[in-house]
Order: sequence, then C-alpha cells, then structure tokens
Amino acid sequence: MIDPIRVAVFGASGRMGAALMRATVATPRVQLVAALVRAGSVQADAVVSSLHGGAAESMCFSESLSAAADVLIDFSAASAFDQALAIALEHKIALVSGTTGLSETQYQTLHAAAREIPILWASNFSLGIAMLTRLARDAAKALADWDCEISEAHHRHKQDAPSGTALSIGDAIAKARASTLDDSAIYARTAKSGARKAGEIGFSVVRGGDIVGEHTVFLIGEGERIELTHRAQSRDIFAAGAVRAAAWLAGRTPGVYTIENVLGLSD
Ligand SMILES: NC(=O)C1=CN([C@@H]2O[C@H](COP(=O)(O)OP(=O)(O)OC[C@H]3O[C@@H](n4cnc5c(N)ncnc54)[C@H](OP(=O)(O)O)[C@@H]3O)[C@@H](O)[C@H]2O)C=CC1
Ligand SMILES: O=C(O)C1=N[C@H](C(=O)O)C[C@H](O)C1
Repeated sequence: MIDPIRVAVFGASGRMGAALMRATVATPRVQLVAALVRAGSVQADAVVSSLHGGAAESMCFSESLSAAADVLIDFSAASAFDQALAIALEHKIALVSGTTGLSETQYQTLHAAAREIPILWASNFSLGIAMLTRLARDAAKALADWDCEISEAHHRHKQDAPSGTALSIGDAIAKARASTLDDSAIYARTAKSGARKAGEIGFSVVRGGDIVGEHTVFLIGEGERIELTHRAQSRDIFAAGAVRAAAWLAGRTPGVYTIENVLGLSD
C-alpha cells in the first residue's frame, strides 16, 4: 500500500482555496490534511462547514501546522505569500504556489528558500495556457517583425493587473525575441504615447463580472493577423493542475521547479 501525499491548503477561504479542497479530496492518492485561513477570516466558518465529515483540520495561519503534511498549496494574495513560504520552510515541506502579483523581492526570497525545500510557482496551472505560451513563443520568434500584444480578462475581484499569466506569456515572447519584458512591455497607452515602437509588447486588461480567466496573444502583420486565445471556464482546471503538481513535487530535492517540468514540456 503506497502512502498518500498529504496536502495542506493555504488560503482555504478563497475562491481557489475552495476549488483546491474539492480537487484534493477528489484526487486518488492525495489526502487533504489541513485547511489554513487567516485569523478572523470572515469565511472561516464556511471553510469549516465544507470540511464537515472531518476530511481535514482547519486552522489559522498563525498556529503551527500540527497535521503532518508533505506539500503546502498556496493560492492566496501577494500580501500573504511570505507567510505561506515561512510555513513551508518551518516544516521543511514542499510548496506549490499560484499566487500572482509577487514583487521582485518575493521572487528572490522564493529562490533563496528553494535551497532548503522544493518549490514550484506558476502563474497558471492549466494545460491549455502551457500550450498557448509555447505556441505564442514559437510564433513570435518565427514572425519576428510582427507586432505582439497581449490582452486578458478576469472577474471584478482580481487584485493584480496585468494577470500573472499575461506577464509570463509576455516574458516568454520577449525572451524568444532576445529581449526582456523590462525593455519591451507597455502597460498603458495615453494621448501622449505616440506611435507604436518596434518590439513593444502591449498589455491590455478587462475586469468584470465572474470571468474566470481569458488570455489572447495577438501577432499582427501587414494585412493579416493571428489571435491565440485561451478561455478558462472553471477554476477546477487550475486546482486540478496544482494538485497534480503537488503530487509530483512531494519528496523531491530542494530547488525551483516549473509547471513545464510537471507536464513534461521542458525544452
Ligand atoms: N496560478 C494559477 O493558476 C491561478 C492563480 N490564481 C491566483 O491565486 C490567488 C488567489 O485567487 P482567488 O482565490 O481568486 O482570491 P480570493 O480573494 O478568493 O482568496 C484569497 C485568499 O487569500 C487570503 N488572503 C488575502 N489577503 C490576505 C492577507 N493579507 N493575509 C492573509 N490572507 C490573505 C484570503 O483570506 P480571507 O478569506 O481571510 O480574506 C483568501 O483565503 C490570486 O493571486 C490569483 O491571481 C488564481 C487562479 C489560478
Ligand atoms: O486571479 C485569477 O482569477 C487568476 N489569476 C491568474 C493570473 O493572474 O494569471 C491565473 C488565472 O488567469 C486566474
């Protein structure tokens, strides 16, 4: 009998937290052992009732993780990420994080922590976005003088913009064109922007209603254009991808891993 992978969910009271708990419980050989919420979370009661039947224990971030876990899965907020990382480090367990809007300092801290524990952060855990990123990267490289723009649409509650996914796709395209996002990204155009410069990657953002997540990469030439679009119809795809990543990451040696490693898509 093989032992199950024991998962703790950080940010359990959120939209993704709920999807992650459903996905963990539904995945064979994976066991939900803890659902972590912050002290005073207005959703704490809902988390506890969703665990009715004792699937896992619910606790505050500030309490020590008493249930033995192999992986912590964090989909919370940039302002909560440091705490998730600290918990994973304290317990020397793997960390899967999909939290977006992280600062440069937080990415550096993540890389430093990966000397002690295995960490996998991804801006998007869907298979479709992994494929879209590769298609966009390859097309942008082949059509080097076509203009590239990225647009994304999300629900009205989203805190960060552009989305982490849009930034990751932009980063892949910039690298494929021997550039960087710092050198090519345009996040806003105004009356004073002037004409588009060669090599720019423009980002545009829509926020509204309950849109789960949509991303389009435009490659625009003279007289023709390509649009590559991905539409997520449910958060369950992100949650299933994160749980798959958690099962893959548990027990690995310390280091930084990617969703492409999990999907076997690394070059
Ligand atoms: N990589 C991917 O595939 C995906 C990534 N995401 C990302 O996941 C994250 C969560 O998204 P979503 O579930 O929609 O967000 P929600 O707002 O629904 O949930 C956020 C969670 O984080 C907690 N939280 C927020 N701020 C703090 C804080 N300052 N300290 C402690 N806890 C905090 C909330 O607790 P409380 O209930 O107490 O407020 C809640 O549990 C976002 O960064 C989003 O971009 C989302 C989908 C897919
Ligand atoms: O906040 C969300 O909802 C999502 N965030 C991620 C991002 O910022 O890219 C992924 C997904 O699009 C949903």
